[in-house]
Amino acid sequence: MSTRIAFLKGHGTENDFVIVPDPDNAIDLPPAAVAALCDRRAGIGGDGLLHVVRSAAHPEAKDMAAEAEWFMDYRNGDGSIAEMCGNGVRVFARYLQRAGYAGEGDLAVATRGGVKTVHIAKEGDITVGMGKALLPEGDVTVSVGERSWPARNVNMGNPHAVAFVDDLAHAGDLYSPPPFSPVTAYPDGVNVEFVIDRGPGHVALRVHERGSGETRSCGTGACAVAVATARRDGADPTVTGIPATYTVDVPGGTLVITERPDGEIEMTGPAVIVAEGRIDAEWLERSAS
Ligand SMILES: N[C@@H](CCC[C@H](N)C(=O)O)C(=O)O
Repeated sequence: MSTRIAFLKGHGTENDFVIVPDPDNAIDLPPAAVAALCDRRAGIGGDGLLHVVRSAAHPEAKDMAAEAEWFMDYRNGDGSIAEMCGNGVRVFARYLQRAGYAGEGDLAVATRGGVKTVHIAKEGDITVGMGKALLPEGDVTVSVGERSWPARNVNMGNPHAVAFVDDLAHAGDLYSPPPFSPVTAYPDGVNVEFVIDRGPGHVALRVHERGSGETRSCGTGACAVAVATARRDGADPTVTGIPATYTVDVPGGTLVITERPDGEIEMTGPAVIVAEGRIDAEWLERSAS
């Protein structure tokens, strides 16, 4: 009988994750193992993987251990590392709640993008404080086929290029990353959001995620879109003192984003655990070699 590794599967607005609880950071998860687990045909399947580790046990998080007991070691579906995942951190919190590691109320979670505060309700949606957006200056252009659009550069811990389009279908099949220029704009790659208006304070997006391809939702992307839309609409809560709230429809559901006068961005949306099981450790080792 080979060794088994526990996993769960969860999603937030259909941005789905393999969850690997590993409090002591004892499981080796090289990029090839993560990609094998996230493979939708030969593995479990997911846009990304949430490695659940105690901050004190992870070299990238031990400095945050005094503030946050748990570290979200997030990986993209291709095995690459990203700084932050907005849907992931809600699902991460839902797992901690289910496992009895967290109760209702506020929970600090360490991420590569810093410590985030997640508010866990008994059931229903979860709200997370995503921190402040950075809006680096500089013109960026995103293209798909013959069409191109100016894009707003928004950093939510991870990089985003937000393009307002007339029709979400203009984003095409999104099988490959949309080219951007200048090519030096995003040395580490970028998540690209295509956005249309649906009404006052209401937009819809499609997204191509760095390291995952087109996904049904991106939480950091929805926050980037809310901020880019606010600035396009002439709203800046940090100047006016008036909070700006946007409803952001994604292919997998709806997220509600508020930018507050202090620049803090709050995101509210669902977080669901759908399954749990065991991974064959020998298969995983073979997949990674
Ligand atoms: N789906 C995530 C974002 C995950 C990271 C992203 N692909 C990147 O490489 O920056 C979200 O919900 O924010």
